[in-house]
Amino acid sequence: MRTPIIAGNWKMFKTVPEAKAFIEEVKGKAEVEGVESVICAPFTNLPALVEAVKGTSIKIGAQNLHFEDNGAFTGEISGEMLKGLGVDYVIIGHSERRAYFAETDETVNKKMHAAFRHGLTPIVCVGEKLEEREAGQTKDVCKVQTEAAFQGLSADQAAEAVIAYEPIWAIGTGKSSTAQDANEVISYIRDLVKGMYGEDVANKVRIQYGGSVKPENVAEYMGQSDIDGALVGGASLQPASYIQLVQGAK
Ligand SMILES: O=C[C@H](O)COP(=O)(O)O
Repeated sequence: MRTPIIAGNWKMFKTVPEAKAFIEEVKGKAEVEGVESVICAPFTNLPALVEAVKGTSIKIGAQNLHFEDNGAFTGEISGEMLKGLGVDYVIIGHSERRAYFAETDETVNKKMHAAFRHGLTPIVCVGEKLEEREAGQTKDVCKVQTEAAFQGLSADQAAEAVIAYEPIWAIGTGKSSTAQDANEVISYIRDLVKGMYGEDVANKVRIQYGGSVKPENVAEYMGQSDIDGALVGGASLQPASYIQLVQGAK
């Protein structure tokens, strides 16, 4: 039985006071037994958030990490630093990082290894562009990205990872993939994991859908056989909406 996971990806939004106020509002409400609730915030918010969620079941994640543990990499943050803060999750390979910050399948894989080296759970993002979908390449793109991301990871690590299937054309556009379409791709991704690690790992790995998920449609996604949660951008920014997402995931 996989525990559903709702992760809010705040992207480049919220100052420290705003982040603290958010947690005050969602405490006790965005906490539902049997659902994991994670906030992935900008680096600057992480120490305050780790402190603010103490005594709650809400977990904190970062949105990126460097694949080295330390060194002359101006402006970068390592897994060791994140773990030292008390962060539990880290998003890796989000399509915005692939598109704007030269993230590649190779760096995604190195970051997966770095996350596990430091006891962080990766939420690794895969998904196709609109033109790839229209050319019938959705599954091919997901196969290349998924297999590259997991290269060299052990079965135990793979079972622990979270995958977020995010069709790029559905991110922040209001155009979500239908729940059935998303489930079809996600069950294909689960089959890929089965091909790499066998059935036991495939049954354990959690796979989220991401792309214009809102309180109004979260239950539909969660009702699908292979969808284990959602990675949510815009709708995770308002406390009321985030609470409804977590409560709707049950
Ligand atoms: O990481 C989250 C995704 O990019 C989805 O963003 P969105 O919910 O605003 O479409």
